[in-house]
Amino acid sequence: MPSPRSSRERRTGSGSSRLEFLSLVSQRSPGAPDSPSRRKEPGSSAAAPLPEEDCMKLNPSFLGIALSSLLAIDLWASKRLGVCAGEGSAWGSARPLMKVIEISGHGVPWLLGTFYGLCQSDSSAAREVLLNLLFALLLDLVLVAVVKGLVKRPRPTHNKMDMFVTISVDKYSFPSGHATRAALVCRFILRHLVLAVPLRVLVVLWALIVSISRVMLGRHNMTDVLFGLLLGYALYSVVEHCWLSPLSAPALFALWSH
Ligand SMILES: CC(C)=CCC/C(C)=C/COP(=O)(O)O
Repeated sequence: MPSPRSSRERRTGSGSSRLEFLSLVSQRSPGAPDSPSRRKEPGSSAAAPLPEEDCMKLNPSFLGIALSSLLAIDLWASKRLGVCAGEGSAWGSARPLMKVIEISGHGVPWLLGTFYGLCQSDSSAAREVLLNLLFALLLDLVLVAVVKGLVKRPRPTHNKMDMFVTISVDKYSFPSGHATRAALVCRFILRHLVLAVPLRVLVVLWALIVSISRVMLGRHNMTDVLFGLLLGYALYSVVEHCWLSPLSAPALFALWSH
């Protein structure tokens, strides 16, 4: 089975000008005599436990405090950085440009573009790379939808929900789907497309700008974007591990051979 690395090594030598493809407690204070959960009802002899929501956490753990502080800083900083969240925001005039950047990292153009490229490809190397990119983009969509559905973190309150084509879980913000895709696609392109250094730098800049724009547009908190970048980065390793080749998935490749 040809590994992505060996495909790369085989193809870097050709000097053609065409694009070359290189084939993730409640802790109650014990013994506190006046603890609310131990207070007796008047006229009753037994202590009646209060409902959970009425119990104050008197002894939260260090980790709990650290996490709550991190989340509070995250919410505060993300709100301050949401300078393009509305037309009336500090950088409201840059909002249309931010929305163009948003579309550049959206799933629909990436899926359609990859599918189109796959249909047009005339070399087996290009087909192999594009088929794996399509697989990576679909895996990313599914993974982000599952995590968003499990975590259910609402989008920041200052976000205007005016995004181009969303699915139901996109009302949630953790993790940022644009950030996962930007990190995934960035790693994928750097690994499988032969590009001059300035273009490689542009690809990395694009991924960073897409990610930062999520906070500036008010779509996400910073932790959504940071986690998204990590997830996309790790997901690329999964894609490379499960790399589809004419040997591992002959039926799939037979579909696309002309
Ligand atoms: C409908 C399709 C194919 C993709 C949805 C793409 C999308 C809207 C992702 C949400 O991104 P953020 O989580 O960064 O806001």
